[in-house]
Amino acid sequence: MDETNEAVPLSESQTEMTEMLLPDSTNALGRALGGVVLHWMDICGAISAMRFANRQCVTASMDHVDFIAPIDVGEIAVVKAYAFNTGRTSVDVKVDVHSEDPRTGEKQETTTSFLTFVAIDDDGNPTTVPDVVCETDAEKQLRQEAVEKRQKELESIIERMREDY
Ligand SMILES: CC(=O)SCCNC(=O)CCNC(=O)[C@H](O)C(C)(C)COP(=O)(O)OP(=O)(O)OC[C@H]1O[C@@H](n2cnc3c(N)ncnc32)[C@H](O)[C@@H]1OP(=O)(O)O
Repeated sequence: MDETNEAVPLSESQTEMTEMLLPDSTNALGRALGGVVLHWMDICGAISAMRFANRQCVTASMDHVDFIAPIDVGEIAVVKAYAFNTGRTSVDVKVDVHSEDPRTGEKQETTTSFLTFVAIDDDGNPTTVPDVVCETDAEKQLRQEAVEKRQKELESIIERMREDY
């Protein structure tokens, strides 16, 4: 890819994965292991970044993660990701997870985080990525939501650290 960044719609990056929580992915309480949820988030985020950049992408970082509600064995986990911001070679992706009770259809937000992926060329070096363009009001809203939520979360971590130290 050359140095002139093209623009790719946010929608190109939108990715959804559906999983069933099975006993081998749970703790002694029959709830999803945190590491399993992080794995799903990493995979879904990476697919989103790669669809967006049309390149292999590697995970460079994951922001703070709060597990706000459990996922119980037998429940469905839905993982959704989209790219909302880019640097020269990096793509910021918002990843949300919610659980779904297959008997009632009831949904519960369980986890959100922000991951940064770096696009890699055929020689294994970071390579340029397109800019994100929002073509619809819905895409603009998704981008705005991600930027504001990430900022709020970072501020809340700083606040917690101030209280603790
Ligand atoms: C999908 C997977 O699970 S992949 C497996 C897990 N991930 C990995 O193995 C990745 C291991 N890490 C690496 O290979 C390297 O550290 C890389 C490719 C992420 C970065 O390599 P560097 O030599 O630091 O690259 P460089 O300094 O040129 O920076 C490239 C970009 O990475 C970004 N970057 C580097 N480190 C980080 C980090 N810790 N967090 C966020 N972004 C980062 C830089 O800001 C820069 O972004 P920009 O071009 O948009 O400004």
